[in-house]
Amino acid sequence: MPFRPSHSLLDCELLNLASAFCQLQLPFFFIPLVEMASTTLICDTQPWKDLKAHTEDIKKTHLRDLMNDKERCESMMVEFDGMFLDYSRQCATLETIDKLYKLAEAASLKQQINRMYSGEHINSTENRSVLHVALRAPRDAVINSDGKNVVPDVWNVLDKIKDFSEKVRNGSWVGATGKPLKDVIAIGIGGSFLGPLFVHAALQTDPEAVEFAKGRQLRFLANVDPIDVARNIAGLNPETTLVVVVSKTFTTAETMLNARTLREWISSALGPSAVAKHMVAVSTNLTGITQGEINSSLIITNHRLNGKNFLQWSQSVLMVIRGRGKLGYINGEIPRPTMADPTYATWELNNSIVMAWLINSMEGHISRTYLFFKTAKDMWDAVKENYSDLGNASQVFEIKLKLKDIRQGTLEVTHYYNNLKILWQELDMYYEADWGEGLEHNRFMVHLNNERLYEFLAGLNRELDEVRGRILGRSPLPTIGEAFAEVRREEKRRLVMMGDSKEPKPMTPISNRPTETSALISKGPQPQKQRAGNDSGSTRPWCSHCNRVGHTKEKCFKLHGYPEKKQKDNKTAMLSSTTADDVLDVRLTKTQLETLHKILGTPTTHGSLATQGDSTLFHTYTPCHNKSRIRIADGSYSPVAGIGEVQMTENFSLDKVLHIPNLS
Ligand SMILES: O=P(O)(O)OC[C@H]1O[C@H](O)[C@H](O)[C@@H](O)[C@@H]1O
Repeated sequence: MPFRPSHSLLDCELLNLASAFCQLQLPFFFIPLVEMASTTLICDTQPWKDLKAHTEDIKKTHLRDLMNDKERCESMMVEFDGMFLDYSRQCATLETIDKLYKLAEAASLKQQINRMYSGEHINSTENRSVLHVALRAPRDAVINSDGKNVVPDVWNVLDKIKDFSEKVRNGSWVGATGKPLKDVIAIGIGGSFLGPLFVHAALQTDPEAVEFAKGRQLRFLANVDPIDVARNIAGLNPETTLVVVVSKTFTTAETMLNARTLREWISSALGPSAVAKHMVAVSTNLTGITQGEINSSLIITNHRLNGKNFLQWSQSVLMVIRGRGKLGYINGEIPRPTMADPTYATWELNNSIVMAWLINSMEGHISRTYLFFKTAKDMWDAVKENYSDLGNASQVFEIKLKLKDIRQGTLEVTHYYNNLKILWQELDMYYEADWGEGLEHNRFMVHLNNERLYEFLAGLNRELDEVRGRILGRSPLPTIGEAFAEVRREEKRRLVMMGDSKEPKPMTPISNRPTETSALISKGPQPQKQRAGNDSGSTRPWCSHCNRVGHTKEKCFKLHGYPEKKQKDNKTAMLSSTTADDVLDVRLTKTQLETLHKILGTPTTHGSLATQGDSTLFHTYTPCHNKSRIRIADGSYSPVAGIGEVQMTENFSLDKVLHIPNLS
């Protein structure tokens, strides 16, 4: 049996090329393979031309006749290290082989192979060496790349792979629910698909491998085809499945997309944290893996479709899909080309990306139903049909409720207006009525503007009454934008003129707004505007003698003396904060007191304004000196232990609240 160790494998490679050359008529097959030292293309060399002419001759001889040539057949069989290779059943003669050698010489193939073995950077696109041989080298071999022996690194990774594989096989590596991983899906394309596939094919008849593989399935996912995905996961349980993503670069679009799709399959069934237990990556791009390339860009919205929020969801996903120039895949403007069409692959890829976007923006129980659609348009149409009319009324109702409650409160006008605008925009998504382009449409828009204008004006604070009146007095009413600008100007003017200041605070629903109650227990000189009764609608009396609110000059204790008599059964509780030189009278109705007690969470009997003996209720607290006391309804005095601020809710606090431990 002829044995040509130095050429045997080269023979096969060359023969494959020759075979393609003859049968498939690919005249330029060699061009990208070998670049000549000179600028001469391989197809311009004499050996190429000879080989090309020779292929015409070979075609005239039937393989049956070639097989009758004993010498030829024996020459085309080789054995090496237990492997037997018979390539005699190819459309080639010994002359073909000779011509192929000549071509190889012309292409400096041997030198190129030597360059590869010596670790030169023959991969010019990635500027790196190509050392697959190092993967098969024994532990003690030395193969240098850029002056470094790469064999120990290779074995380090091989050991890790072995260690992990054994853990999976012996069941010590379990899935998120504690079950051993039984089945494997390998994701990868090109070399990252064929490599594992060939190993799998080679081991399929190995008895030991067969034994280990019993009860397990290995599937390969390479294409970006939803049918392929469906076929891959059909019958597999995510709880017992391991997904291996194989990609040298970890950037290949098809692989990344398939990886994300299966990531979603796992996380929607078992939760996002399960991914770490059910997915592993084999790659040279450690950064790509650790930066979570799989996780990121397929999530396009935080508004996940939950079955009741179609309009919100559809607005947000459409916005992104439109922004990325892929709306045509949803509305059918970019239809599916035939498979023969050169644009088919691009269409297929984009269609799958859009489908993945949609799937990833749905809650798990919903996305599961749509996983097997073939086109993004079909998927979109089905979702729309199922969910577009569900839940709108309740969503609209919720927004209306919020609109009803919203007031300026402690907010600046701009902040308050923006809060309103967000709600209006949300509401707009639910207005599906088509008002056309003409008069009807204009009328509707004016009506809508006016409604919103009233809403805006109604929630403004009273200090903006004047500008509010001015705006309402106009006919026709201004647009909401104009009105906002005017109110904003007025607010600014007031800030400048009156030194008014406002800290921007979050939206204040009416239920959280400060009420009159807080004014009733505030202490200290009151601004003039309160006296005029035009702040917060206050109509409380004002004393021109002591310059305080809460009583008139006729009832001023400072002027007429303090009452001695106890009023045990008085329906109105009277609180007086008294210091040595200062008295403040504040009247509260019983209902107001009870309301305040409720807010403060303190006993409601005749009660203390603040807590009895518990100063921890206060957000800020200053102890009062001994002489501070208040006068209560029965005419007696109770000492004030302290004064401070009580935080009632997140948005509302009571300032200058008195702490009266012995008020009951
Ligand atoms: O392993 P990857 O970086 O994911 O690349 C996978 C494949 O991508 C493309 O299809 C290239 O043409 C192939 O040569 C490569 O094998």
